Amino acid sequence: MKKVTLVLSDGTKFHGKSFGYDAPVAGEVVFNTAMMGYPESLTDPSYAGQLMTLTFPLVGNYGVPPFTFEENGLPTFMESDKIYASAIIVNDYSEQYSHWNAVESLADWLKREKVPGITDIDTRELTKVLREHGVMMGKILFDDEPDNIPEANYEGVNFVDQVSCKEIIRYNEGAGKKVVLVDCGVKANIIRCLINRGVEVIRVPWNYDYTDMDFDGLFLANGPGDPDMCEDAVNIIRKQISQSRKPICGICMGNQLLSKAAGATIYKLKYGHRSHNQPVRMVGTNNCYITSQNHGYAVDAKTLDNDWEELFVNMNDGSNEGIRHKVNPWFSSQFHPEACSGPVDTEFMFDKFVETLK
Ligand SMILES: NC(=O)CC[C@H](N)C(=O)O
Repeated sequence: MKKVTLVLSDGTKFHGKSFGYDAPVAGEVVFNTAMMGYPESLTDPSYAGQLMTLTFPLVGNYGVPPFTFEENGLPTFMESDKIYASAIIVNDYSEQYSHWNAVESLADWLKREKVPGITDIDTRELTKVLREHGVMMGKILFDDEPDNIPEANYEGVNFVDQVSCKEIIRYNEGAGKKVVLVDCGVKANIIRCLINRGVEVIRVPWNYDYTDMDFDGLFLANGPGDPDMCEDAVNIIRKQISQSRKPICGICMGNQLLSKAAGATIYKLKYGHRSHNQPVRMVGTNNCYITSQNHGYAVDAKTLDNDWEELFVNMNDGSNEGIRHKVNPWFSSQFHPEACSGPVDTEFMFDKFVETLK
């Protein structure tokens, strides 16, 4: 294992070893406090451009599931067709793995997909640094090579355009109600959750104008990077809500884009929410849900237009976790009701959306 150094933009250094693909890389360093789920997180397109730090110390001990695909083209066990995170940073990589569904080690997968992975990093200390300072850009450098990789940008990059599908893809054709799914970097389990509820899904590129298409409801998916880069998508949502009352539901980036269309502004959280145990309260009730999350930006709910209101709020920091329109069937969550990985307590969001289609 080659020796590496993780250098943060404030100069802080962490020394470790490479266990994935041996190449230097730069990106935004974020932390995820979930205890498992690295195959799903690595293939979540919302991690594009980021070096994903895991606080749970032992990583790799259950290996990696096979990259098989269902008849409808969706991956059976992963959230997309490849690794989207720029790198993974762990404390104690387990070289031995054991699981009924594992076909290879995490190291072999990373090498095959040319994604760096580093171990022997004190990821809890690294997380404390990020919590104090806020997320930072960083580089993984090889100790025996000069630093000759360019600085990376995160804010100001349209990652959604890089990861969205380029043409329309249909699932469950002829099933009944038709849902247009705006693909900002959609996780496969959002599509599974929709087709399992018997609807047809028409997946369109993030900036596709669907407003004149024949459909029954609109679903706005998750996606990487700064929502302020997606003005085109916001303008199309504005056009849609000005001409029709058809149901709309959004998740994560979808919550942010719907909120922007509803007049709200977005800000960057100090260190984001990335875990399986984010407590979220439904506004106006005492119902609290434990949710799966992966986001770095948040909606400033105070800036929503008057005909919209907050639907969920985060119990840790009070930030917005979802919105709804006061009259029309338009609502969204900042958390991930499709989980994958994480708790499935909020899958009712899909039930609610499909009910409103009928
Ligand atoms: N998972 C997502 O959709 C994330 C949305 C957005 N990229 C953020 O970080 O806030």
